[in-house]
Amino acid sequence: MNADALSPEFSQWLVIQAQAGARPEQLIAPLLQAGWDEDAASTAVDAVLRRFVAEQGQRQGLPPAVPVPTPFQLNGPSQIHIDGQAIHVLGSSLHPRVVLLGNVLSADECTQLIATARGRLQRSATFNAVTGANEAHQSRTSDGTYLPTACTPLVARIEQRIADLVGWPLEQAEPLQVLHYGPGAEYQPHYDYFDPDGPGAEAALRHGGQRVATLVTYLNTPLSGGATTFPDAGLEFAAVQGNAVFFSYDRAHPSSRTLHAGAPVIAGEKWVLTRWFRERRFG
Ligand SMILES: O=C(O)CCC(=O)C(=O)O
Ligand SMILES: [Fe+2]
Repeated sequence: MNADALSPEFSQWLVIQAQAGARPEQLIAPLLQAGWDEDAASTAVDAVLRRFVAEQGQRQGLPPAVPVPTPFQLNGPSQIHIDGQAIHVLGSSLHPRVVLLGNVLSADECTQLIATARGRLQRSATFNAVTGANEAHQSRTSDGTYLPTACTPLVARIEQRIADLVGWPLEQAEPLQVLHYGPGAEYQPHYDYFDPDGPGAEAALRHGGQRVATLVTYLNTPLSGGATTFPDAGLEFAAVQGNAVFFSYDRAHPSSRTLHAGAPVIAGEKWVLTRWFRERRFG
């Protein structure tokens, strides 16, 4: 069913009603009265509203929306069993799309990952959208390292667990990255997608296309500070060992509201494991 199944006048009525807050059953009621069955009516209304959203986006000069992982339904199960691990769905927000998870990794797995990463740490770099280079910058004062794909049996197992959890193919992700923040270290507000207008974007996008989602898993619990914040949404998530924050962004644009930061560590240290998901196979 495409959006042209309904007359332009009725389509316009639908958009106005939806903007005024009408409920789905109110939108399909006229079609049911005209003899449509419920599935066909819902599909037709959905197509009209989606087309409207896409056209609005184009008018505002937004980049096109792309498919993203959509792993967790609203008011769905609060526990997901994957790889022998009972993972908790603790909370979520729709816009930005953020899901807080618990028990993604066991304490023992966190400790092992820190041990694997510890000897390989280097000062973290940020992607310079002007030059396309990866450079150290005061906005990101952590140390970090990429863990090569399947470099240990535990890394391979966690890669697969994350793919199953998020419902996104294993190959459509960058290698896992471990970050270490000492006292005072932070990652100032940024987007994880590559700025499509930056001259350096082309090189970054060549390998797997745009980033579409992120999973940040906390490998320890800092004594104080080190939360992950979403300043545009006024959200803050405490860094708690084994918990993870998932967020997705279907447009490489601030309208995703996925501006986020690793707030300064106030006391102690902070370790995280980051997985960035791509549109296509990475590499
Ligand atoms: O450390 C955090 O809380 C956030 C990390 C982050 O934003 C990233 O790795 O892209
Ligand atoms: Fe980030």
